[in-house]
Amino acid sequence: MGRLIIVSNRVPVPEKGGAAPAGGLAVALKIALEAQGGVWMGWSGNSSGDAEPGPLTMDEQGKITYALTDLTDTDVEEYYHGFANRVLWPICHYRLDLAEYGRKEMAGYFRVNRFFAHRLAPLIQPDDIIWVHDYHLIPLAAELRQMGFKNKIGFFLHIPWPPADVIFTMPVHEEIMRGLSHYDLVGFQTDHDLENFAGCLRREGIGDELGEGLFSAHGRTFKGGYYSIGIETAAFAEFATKAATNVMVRKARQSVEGRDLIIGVDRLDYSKGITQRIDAFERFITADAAHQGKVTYLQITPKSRSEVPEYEQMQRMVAEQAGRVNGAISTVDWVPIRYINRSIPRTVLAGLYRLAKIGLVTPLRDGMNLVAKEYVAAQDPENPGVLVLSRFAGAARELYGAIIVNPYDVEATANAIARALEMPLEERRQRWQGMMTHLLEHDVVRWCDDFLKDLTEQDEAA
Ligand SMILES: O=P(O)(O)OC[C@H]1O[C@H](O[C@H]2O[C@H](CO)[C@@H](O)[C@H](O)[C@H]2O)[C@H](O)[C@@H](O)[C@@H]1O
Ligand SMILES: O=c1ccn([C@@H]2O[C@H](COP(=O)(O)OP(=O)(O)O)[C@@H](O)[C@H]2O)c(=O)[nH]1
Repeated sequence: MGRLIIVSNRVPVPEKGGAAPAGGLAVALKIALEAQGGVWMGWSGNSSGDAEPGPLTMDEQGKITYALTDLTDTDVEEYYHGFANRVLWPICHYRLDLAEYGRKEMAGYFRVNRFFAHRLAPLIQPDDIIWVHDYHLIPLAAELRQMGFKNKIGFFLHIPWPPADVIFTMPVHEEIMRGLSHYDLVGFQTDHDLENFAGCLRREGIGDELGEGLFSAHGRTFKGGYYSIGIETAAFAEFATKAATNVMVRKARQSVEGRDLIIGVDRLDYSKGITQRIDAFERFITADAAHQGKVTYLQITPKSRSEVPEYEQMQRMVAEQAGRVNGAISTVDWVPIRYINRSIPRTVLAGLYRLAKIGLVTPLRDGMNLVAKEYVAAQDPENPGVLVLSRFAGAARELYGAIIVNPYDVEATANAIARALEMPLEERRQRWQGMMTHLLEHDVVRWCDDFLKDLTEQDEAA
């Protein structure tokens, strides 16, 4: 097998000096790249202003070459903020009301994908395997095919794929569907996403499901499957044990002494259901005076995509809501909601998850939600906390030991919080054990191996 080439919008280049990479995905892909040797290409996160971006910045670390490109201001605006985050993201998260379709942004998205293909082309050798990640880069394979590349190219979508009635609201849905058919393997997070994709092919006669995971569309045969992304479970459990001595974790423990801690960790994104969750917490805390002064809810919410108006608005909404609830319920010695609006390192998060009796993960829609998996991995096996999980997170297709809730039903979520706090130790242990066994077996390395095995074994693709 040739080298592996990963392409993604963001590239977690490890810091020089061997610091741990940012997350499970980076860990797994780094392992795969090191095994085969390879390249990880993507956007540097920087803009070249109005000027044409300079050549790729190459950073060789052992057997891996990180290849980064800048984008112009216009590219960032149209491709990333515009089409990726104001059309594809809301539509794939079922928020048709938030989709802002514009021809300029759509053209920018396809232009930047062509630009990525041209930048990548000189790095590709004939037997390299190419693995493209996420909604930013759907048209990349079509561009590479047009340039004559015959390499195996796989695609993994990290976010949900909704049903035809939702996808077809996007004016360029045909181009997007056509783009996907140029891959040899298209991977989704869950069986539901895959079913929805098959439904989209059938609906307008775009393509057919041939059986055994094969699809045909636009004159090509390709494979489709679901590969639920995992975390580096064993390592994460160890971070959580070690984090007990971390200063931030120690301070948190001391400050919640005698109270139950509930934790929520999400990028500031409308898909994460943060305002509904605060409503549910408020309902829970005001429903029974006995809980007041006894429970602390820690919500960690780093800013995300702040240049996009919907995110900027969300930022104000959440801050105001947390402030209103605290203003109404706090006492001189108790603040119910602690709202942190910046990022906390994962190794510290691991320790905070372990302190919390409840992990509250209630997105309105989420491709997977790694926080849910991290919360479980971080628990003390002797005294594990309870995961309250939205049925609309991909993780709910695997984590059956969670209390599953409908995040739109504020009262039901409030009741689930109460139930979780009262859950007997034996039931908590039983639920946790089932989930932990699953997560150890289905970790991120297995996810990566499963996808690459299906991509490289696939001989039927045309
Ligand atoms: O790169 P950003 O625009 O700052 O956004 C961060 C990432 O968000 C999305 O994450 C998704 O992937 C996770 C791992 O598979 C999954 O658990 C989660 O449900 C998804 O929302 C996005 O898909 C990434 O491309 C972004 O980098
Ligand atoms: O302050 C924070 C908040 C989140 N995360 C990490 O960001 C990832 C979030 O992934 P998830 O799949 O839950 O959602 P996404 O943000 O990718 O939609 C998880 O690994 C978190 O541990 C982090 O490192 N620091």
